[in-house]
Amino acid sequence: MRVDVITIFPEYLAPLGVSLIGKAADRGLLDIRAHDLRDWTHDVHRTVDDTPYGGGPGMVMKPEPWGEALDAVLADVPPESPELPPTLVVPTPSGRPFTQAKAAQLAESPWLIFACGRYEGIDRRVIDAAAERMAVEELSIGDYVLAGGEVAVLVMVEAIGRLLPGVLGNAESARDDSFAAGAMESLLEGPAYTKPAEWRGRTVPEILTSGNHGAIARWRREQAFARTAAHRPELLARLDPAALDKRDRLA
Ligand SMILES: Oc1ccccc1-c1ccno1
Repeated sequence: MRVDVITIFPEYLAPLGVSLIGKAADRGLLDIRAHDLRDWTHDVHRTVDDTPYGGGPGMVMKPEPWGEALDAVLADVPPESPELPPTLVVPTPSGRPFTQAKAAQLAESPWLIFACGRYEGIDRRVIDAAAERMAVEELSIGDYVLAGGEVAVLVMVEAIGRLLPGVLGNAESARDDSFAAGAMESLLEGPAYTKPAEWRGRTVPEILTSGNHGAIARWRREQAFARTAAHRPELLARLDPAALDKRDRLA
């Protein structure tokens, strides 16, 4: 997967060169390129924003640099995606929710371009013009406001990248993640334990050392239901009865 990120703070994306995603990039599973929006400005101050039409607080990102930046990125077509245009992902507090299902959907795309807005956002005409030549996804990572889209890109690239074939080892299968499609969809993961068997007088639930894998799986599902009921009860209403295995129906 090719990932282009356009931002006024390319250094903000340095964490993408570390750990899981960094190793995936080193192995050629991801080709991540950060672009400085200011490279497409032409004034001495490298201006990327201006006051909003209609008045109001803050500044809006000017369309000209964005248009030229997207033109340049689109002109550098990756060989693995010669026919298919990229998907433009625009992190924004006013977007649709970025969910595990959306991460899985975007993980199918060979080429993603992320547009990191700052200030009061990007001039709307940039998004409207882009939508005439590629798919556009305006996505929010949560109900709060950030200073810019870079943090949201770090979240999205990690959530998407870990789903790519070969990125997670078998031991880290994404299948059992919270929100993963299938049996865990809409359920939170339950508690996890490791050695030592006793720590500061606290022991590990006996079921986990019983060797009874069927009973362990049932216990973990019960724990997932309990945790979901406690922390995110609204998710239980979304549970697809078909995703429940017969044991759950008896639980
Ligand atoms: O608050 C933001 C500012 C800029 C770009 C994105 C965001 C955001 C907030 C939540 N999800 O995305």
